[in-house]
Amino acid sequence: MTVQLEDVTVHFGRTCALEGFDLSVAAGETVALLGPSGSGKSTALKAVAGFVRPTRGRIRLGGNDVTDLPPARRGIGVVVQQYALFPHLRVADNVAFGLRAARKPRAEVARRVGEMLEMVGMTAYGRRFPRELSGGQQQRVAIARALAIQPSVLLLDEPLAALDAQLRADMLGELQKLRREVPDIAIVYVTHDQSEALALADRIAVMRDARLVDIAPAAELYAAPPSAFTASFLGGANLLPVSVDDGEVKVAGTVIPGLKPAEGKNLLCIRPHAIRLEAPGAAGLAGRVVGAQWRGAVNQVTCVVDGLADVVVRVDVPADRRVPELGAGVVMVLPGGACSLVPVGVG
Ligand SMILES: Nc1ncnc2c1ncn2[C@@H]1O[C@H](COP(=O)(O)OP(=O)(O)OP(=O)(O)O)[C@@H](O)[C@H]1O
Repeated sequence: MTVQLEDVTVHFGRTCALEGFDLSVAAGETVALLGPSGSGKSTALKAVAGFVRPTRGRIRLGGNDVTDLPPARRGIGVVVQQYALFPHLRVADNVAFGLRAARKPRAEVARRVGEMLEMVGMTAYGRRFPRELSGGQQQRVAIARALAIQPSVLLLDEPLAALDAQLRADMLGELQKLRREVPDIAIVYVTHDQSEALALADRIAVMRDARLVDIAPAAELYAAPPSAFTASFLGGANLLPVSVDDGEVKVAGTVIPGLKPAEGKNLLCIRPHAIRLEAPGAAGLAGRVVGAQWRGAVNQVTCVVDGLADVVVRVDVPADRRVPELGAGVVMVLPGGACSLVPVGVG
């Protein structure tokens, strides 16, 4: 079922939590709302669920205006960060809750609960209480409960935030599986974790200060970010000031070969993994190393560029390559094909 937010604005007293927000999620599509803390992601999701009332704008599900309907009548599955299982109910009864509330026949409830527990790999845990489960197991039950009512819309608000790295990876796998098994479901997934958004979403909506900044297919946003904010928020791109001289783009006076100038005032955007470090004398941006952090598969080396004050460039050096020493002179090679220009000040 399609989810549409049309020009939705939400105020809490004097705080504007969401401003003129437009979003349309198709049946079978997953859209991630990604943005820093306080940017309005949860508010957008709560407006769809019916937990907050828009000050302005309309919410439509499958084309029907549900702005004035209470949450229970919207037929939506919701999973929030703090699993919120009923502590006094066993796992199976938690999953059955929505079905019983809808007065489904007993046999159907039992069958559906069985199917859902199997889907999330929790069949053996039906008689346990939530307190007898790990965080990841509780979260899986929460997802089973949300899906038991066969919602055509699933809203997930930071569903993996409380889990450790291993469990998060497992749950991401479960969610990907769920998308294959329930192909028509529309999913809105709130997160501030870009790796979750990239792994799950067909499209990513980047939010900042109660507004939508950019929305596009995940791969497109990553490869060619339309704004400086999205470039740095998604994938931590480097943003460098440029000058244009005689049809050539330059950083600190050095030509970036293969990069064509664009209209307006721009910054050069390049991902840390796309920059190569060479010894002084090579063709590229001269500078020196000011820091290095080991990140497992890569060392993230930070460099300053000669002639550019206040700009630090992050370079991912694969773990099997030598990391230049702190203070060493280096040349940063920026392949033109890995560079793009993003407008200054947009987003
Ligand atoms: N019930 C509320 N009453 C008052 N202000 C609120 C309420 N809920 C949210 N806000 C404010 O609205 C703004 C947006 O909040 P929201 O929870 O939507 O952000 P978020 O992007 O989901 O953040 P986070 O990632 O931290 O959960 C924030 O400034 C927040 O303080």
